[in-house]
Amino acid sequence: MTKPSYSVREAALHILDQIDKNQSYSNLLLNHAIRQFEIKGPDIGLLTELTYGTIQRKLTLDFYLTPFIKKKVEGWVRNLLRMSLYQMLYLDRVPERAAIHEAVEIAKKKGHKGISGLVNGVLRSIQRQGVPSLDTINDPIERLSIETSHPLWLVARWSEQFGLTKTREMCETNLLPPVQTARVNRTQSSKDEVLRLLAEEGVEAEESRIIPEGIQIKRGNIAHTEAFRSGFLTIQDESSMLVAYALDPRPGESVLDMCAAPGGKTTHIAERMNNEGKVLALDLHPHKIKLIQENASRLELTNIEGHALDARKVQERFEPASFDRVLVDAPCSGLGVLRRKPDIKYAKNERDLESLQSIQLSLLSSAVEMLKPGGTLVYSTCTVDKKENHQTVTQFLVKQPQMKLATAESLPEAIQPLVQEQVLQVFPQDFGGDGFFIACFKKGE
Ligand SMILES: C[S@@+](CC[C@H](N)C(=O)[O-])C[C@H]1O[C@@H](n2cnc3c(N)ncnc32)[C@H](O)[C@@H]1O
Repeated sequence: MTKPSYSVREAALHILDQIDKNQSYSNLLLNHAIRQFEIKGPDIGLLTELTYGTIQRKLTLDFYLTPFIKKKVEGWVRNLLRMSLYQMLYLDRVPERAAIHEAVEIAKKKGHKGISGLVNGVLRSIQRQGVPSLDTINDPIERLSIETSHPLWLVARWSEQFGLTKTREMCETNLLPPVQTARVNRTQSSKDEVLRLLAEEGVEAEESRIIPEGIQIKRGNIAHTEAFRSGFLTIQDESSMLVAYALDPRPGESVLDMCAAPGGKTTHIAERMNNEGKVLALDLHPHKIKLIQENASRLELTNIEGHALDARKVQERFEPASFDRVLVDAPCSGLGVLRRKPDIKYAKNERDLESLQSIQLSLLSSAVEMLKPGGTLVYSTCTVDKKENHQTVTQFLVKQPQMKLATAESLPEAIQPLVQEQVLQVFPQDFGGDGFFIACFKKGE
């Protein structure tokens, strides 16, 4: 059977529809579509831009489309209009007439004549008349929501928690492409050596300004390099790298990582222990433990032991009070990673944020049981929300009087000014890393 041939725009439309129908993550769908439709070379960049750009700007695009759509338009036709308007407004390299022509061709292929006529009519009217002005929106929260395409409830919530200025900076930063960073495995190589090897393979990279073993990728894809295959590198965001610094594990210690898959932080911890001692890595499902094991094996780390287990029951399987350090990198709403996974902002609601806190608190309770007296506990999330972060910490301290907040003095110097009231809330606009939260505690002797 011959495969149906799909253009880049059709593939992008397919992904946008899948996100709407299945609530699947954009990054996973994108990788799958690249393989399924055999997208190659520069077309991968265009597919990524079309998909992420359209999702990132969905609310703004809908605002612009509204006056031009007379009847209800949903499903693939709306996605096609959004994607085409995105190209007309934000992609300089795509001429407007090309974007409109492609849209009409797709509409003809997928629908009937009426639909292609509607798509043609809407896009040509916008080309003639221009989009409506955002100045007609008087309320500042609503304006920010439409202008930066973040749901109204989220902009209102962030403004209440952090103020309108910080919220605006965060929303604007969320529209930028993510910074690509990686971590050098210092048990196998050095930063200079890795930078040299990457340059030989045509990847432009430079030292991180924040993390001693971090590098920033300026051009190229490290996932296909020999340096990556040889286990000298792990792709990881700089904010996420801060967690192993806060935990500060030492060679020979016993460390528990309760929510470990796919193992970005587990392997960082193991590397910082110089592959000596033990890191017990837990996660819910066996297939996720396999990911940790694959990463450990690529990095040649032998001090990691993975188990599929609900970490809230860890004390039933492993010896309580036996770990020097415990990490709870908790399941969270993920609102700090909207540059990488823009679909999250539309998929979450306020109720989700409330229910996450109870899981986070249960995980923290088990963590305390597993910690030796005098041991260190780190709680981290990749979200920006006071309920899941600051308030979880406050509630935890009330329930666990033997735990005391500690200032993570082991955090890199450049980060210290961001620590406030002994916790670290990183905003995406701070230094280009993901939004992240880190709190460090000591258990009483
Ligand atoms: C934020 S992710 C962890 C990312 C990981 N620490 C890393 O750096 O690669 C949270 C993880 O918690 C896991 N998880 C959720 N509930 C859990 C539970 N009750 N016990 C163990 N793991 C859990 C999820 O499967 C998910 O992999």
